[in-house]
Amino acid sequence: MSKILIIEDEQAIRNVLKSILMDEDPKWVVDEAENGLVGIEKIKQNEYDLVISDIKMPMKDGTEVLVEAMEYNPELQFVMISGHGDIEIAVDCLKKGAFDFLSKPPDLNRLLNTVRIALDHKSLKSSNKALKKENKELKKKVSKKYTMIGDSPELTQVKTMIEKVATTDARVLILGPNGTGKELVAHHIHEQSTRNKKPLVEVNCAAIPAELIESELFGHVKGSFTGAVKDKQGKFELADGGTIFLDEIGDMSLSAQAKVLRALQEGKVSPVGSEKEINVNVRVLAATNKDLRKEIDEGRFREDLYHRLAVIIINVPGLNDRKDDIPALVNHFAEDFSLNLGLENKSFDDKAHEALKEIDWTGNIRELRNVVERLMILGANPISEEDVKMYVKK
Ligand SMILES: Nc1ncnc2c1ncn2[C@@H]1O[C@H](COP(=O)(O)OP(=O)(O)OP(=O)(O)O)[C@@H](O)[C@H]1O
Repeated sequence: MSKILIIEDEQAIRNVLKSILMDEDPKWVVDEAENGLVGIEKIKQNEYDLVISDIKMPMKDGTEVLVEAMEYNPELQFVMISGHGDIEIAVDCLKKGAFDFLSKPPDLNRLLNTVRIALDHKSLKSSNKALKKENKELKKKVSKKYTMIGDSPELTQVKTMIEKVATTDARVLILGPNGTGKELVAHHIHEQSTRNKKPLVEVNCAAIPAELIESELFGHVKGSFTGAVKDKQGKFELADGGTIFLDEIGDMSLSAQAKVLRALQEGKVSPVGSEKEINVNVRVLAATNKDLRKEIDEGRFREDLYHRLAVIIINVPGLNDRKDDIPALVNHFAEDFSLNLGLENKSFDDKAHEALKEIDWTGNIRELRNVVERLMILGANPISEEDVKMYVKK
């Protein structure tokens, strides 16, 4: 349904316009106002999509109505009706935000065409606004997902390192056991860097089969191997201007390591099956839970690649080494679960927090997050020491 308001001081013209519009589309609701003052009142009280307004009217002319209404509702579409001699004013109205103007007496086809296009324009504008709002909310959600909780000296040191390295282009190797927040650290470095308007492209090196990793990182040309049915851009190219995050780098095959080394040395990549070299401007972050020194000693990791990657090393401590962060982490996850997963909002009493501090967190923050979810589902409100004892078995 579209709502249209006609503002026109001549009743005969109002009647004609109204009946033309109502005959044309039963989904159009057409309202009328006999002058600019009444028009503005109606605009304030109703959600119109389109206003068709005469220019010359006593009390408040069409230009004034347009300016006032646009301040009130910038999405409202205006079509002005200009009499003989006020074309210049009509053109001025376009500059002030009117969608179009029609000359008096309006030609039937032109009137209907203009009304349809103006209404389409309005619905595009509205959906664009709705999308922008949705996008903003999603961004808020994503940034909440990446909030780094904790002010223990161990985590504070990690945060300080992030701040120091983020603004540089230095390669960073992020080390630490599973589930300690290495991916989170990579996100923070990218978000605090000048590359943050460009993508952060993540590659989980452990999840990609050895024979596909090269094509995943550098792309391929059609026909270069069975299954390469069309050209494909690699992650390095996709990250151009931004950051690539090579997660689980310790699991990368030696042949892929050689290719990555070349890309880092020369700043160029070659898609699989192609002679051409593509220049890329990419900052590289890498992470692993493996002891790369041991991997080097045992011949599974290239020492030259290690030195290229490890310009800066950030060690993310295990949760057992920063147990003071547990209460804040628990409250953060509990709030997240009740807001985003619709779980009943439950609090944790002090003894429950203490009991959680006693646990050996081999799975680190990921494990703590799962435990909080379990307690939110199964525990009483507030969640007590007994709940922790009953539902967290080690
Ligand atoms: N300081 C923190 N504050 C809030 N949430 C955190 C924190 N650190 C980690 N997390 C959360 O814990 C989970 C595991 O973190 P993340 O995936 O970054 O760990 P990881 O070290 O990269 O793990 P893996 O080695 O298994 O890849 C994620 O849900 C992450 O959002």
